[in-house]
Amino acid sequence: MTARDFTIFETRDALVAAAAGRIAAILATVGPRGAVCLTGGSTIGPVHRALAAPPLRDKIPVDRLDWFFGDERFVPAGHELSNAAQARATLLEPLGVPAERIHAVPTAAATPQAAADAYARTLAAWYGAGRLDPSRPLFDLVLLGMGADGHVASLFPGQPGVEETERWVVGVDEAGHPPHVARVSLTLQALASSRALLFIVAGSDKRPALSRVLSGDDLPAARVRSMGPVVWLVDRAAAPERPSKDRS
Ligand SMILES: O=C(O)[C@H](O)[C@@H](O)[C@H](O)[C@H](O)COP(=O)(O)O
Repeated sequence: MTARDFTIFETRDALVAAAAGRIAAILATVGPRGAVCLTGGSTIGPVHRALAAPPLRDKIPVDRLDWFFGDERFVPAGHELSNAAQARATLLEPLGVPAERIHAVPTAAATPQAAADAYARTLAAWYGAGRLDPSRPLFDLVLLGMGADGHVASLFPGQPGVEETERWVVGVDEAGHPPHVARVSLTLQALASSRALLFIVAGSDKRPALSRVLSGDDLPAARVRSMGPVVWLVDRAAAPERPSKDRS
């Protein structure tokens, strides 16, 4: 099983600073053609802003990175709920990322599954193959949050997307967690095709799910794998009172 690396920060601000520093350090090591998989949600916004500001912005090799999304709300581009709109505003535009290096989920498609199929084609075209090679990760870095129900990306407990083993991207007609809009989500196998993977989790509402993950309960967040360690960066509010023995 993928090793788990778990660090608790006393405050959310400390978590944000540490996460941004860790991300910049990982991205500074990418080769000539790197790929980042961004997350949505509210926790990541301050991390984006820290990355887009000095001194970290200068460590990010904008000319060697393409940017993708682990999931997206099925809303028009630019919509206030759009993960891509958030990332453009808080990170990608301030960094000066060229438009052609930003690969947003095509939510203008007729259905979430049509958007998912198109996005899978985008990923495969960038990767240069339609099957993931365990020795060659799709992403240099995957960033994930975790919902209070233990979901990751838009893979919600009990929904078929969690069990998907063939597709790289799935449409999600009913989000199992607010905002209750349809979604498009990468699957666990696509997220696992990563050289590095960071969870960034903050807030007391996440403590029950995080306790369950660490106790071995089968939540989507517990199924996340990577070719490197699965790194959890959490604040004290989200951390279990006495972290259960990590069964990694
Ligand atoms: O589209 C989304 O909402 C995210 O990708 C989702 O997986 C998010 O990371 C978690 O729900 C945590 O969200 P918060 O950071 O807002 O708690």
